[in-house]
Amino acid sequence: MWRRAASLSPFISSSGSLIRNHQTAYNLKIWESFTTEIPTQVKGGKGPFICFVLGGPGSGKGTQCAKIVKNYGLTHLSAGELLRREIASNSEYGTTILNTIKEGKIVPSEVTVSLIQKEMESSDSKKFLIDGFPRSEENRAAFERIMGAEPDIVLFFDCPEEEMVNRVLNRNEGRVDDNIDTVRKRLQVFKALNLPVINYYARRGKLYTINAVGTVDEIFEQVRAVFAALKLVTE
Ligand SMILES: Nc1ncnc2c1ncn2[C@@H]1O[C@H](COP(=O)(O)OP(=O)(O)OP(=O)(O)O)[C@@H](O)[C@H]1O
Ligand SMILES: Nc1ccn([C@H]2C[C@H](O)[C@@H](COP(=O)(O)O)O2)c(=O)n1
Ligand SMILES: [Mg+2]
Repeated sequence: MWRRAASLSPFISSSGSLIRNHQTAYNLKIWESFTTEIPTQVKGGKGPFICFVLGGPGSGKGTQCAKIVKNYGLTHLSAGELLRREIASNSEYGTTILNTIKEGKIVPSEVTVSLIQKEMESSDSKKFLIDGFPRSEENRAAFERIMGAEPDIVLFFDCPEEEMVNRVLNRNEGRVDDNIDTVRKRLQVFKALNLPVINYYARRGKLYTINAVGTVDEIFEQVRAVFAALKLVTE
């Protein structure tokens, strides 16, 4: 069973210094509210530890999640990956999902949450890293309603748009949405629908903003600081 042994300050900034608020790449004030409490879990603290991983397209969520898994053993669930798997399996929703992804839009929340739910419920893991979710307020509300749970913490990979576009266009993984037209649409959707969710978690004192510019290892050092402060330990 997993427990958190120490409280975590949400004041870890992109530079590693302790600050109360700062300017992000989006010229958006992200307020990191003060708390000395460990974020509490719903269901009387009996549910799994949940970390949501947010950031624009190409900000490095998947890359950093792989390192978190390696170092801290969380179970990685990528919402985008689950949706791509659904397309590949020719499920009843496959065509709708494919068209939505090509348009850079967001798949209906019930579909995405049910895929996440299936993975979580069939896993023995007690600590999940949910990557690319929630992408909208609708996603967030659906997760809370269907799963009856909230994240313990939320990581936000804060990256300038130009850098995100360069990374996506150089990704070379054959994704249908890795082209300039779709990336532009995804960025618009990110700003309109995902930034409000990020700010919501900032107001709740759950957000940890990571400066996503730098080498993969430099960025991971900031992530490490968050997990080190959490001191997740196995009983
Ligand atoms: N710090 C970095 N510097 C340069 N390139 C990087 C860095 N981190 C990741 N990349 C590369 O950028 C591309 C996008 O990274 P990644 O797939 O992790 O982003 P993502 O946030 O998961 O994107 P998406 O939301 O589109 O799935 C990949 O090709 C990855 O290898
Ligand atoms: N919560 C989500 C997550 C992803 N999608 C769709 C739309 C995204 O552009 C695409 C790829 O996701 P990524 O791999 O970049 O995380 O999948 C969604 O609709 N809802
Ligand atoms: Mg990804």
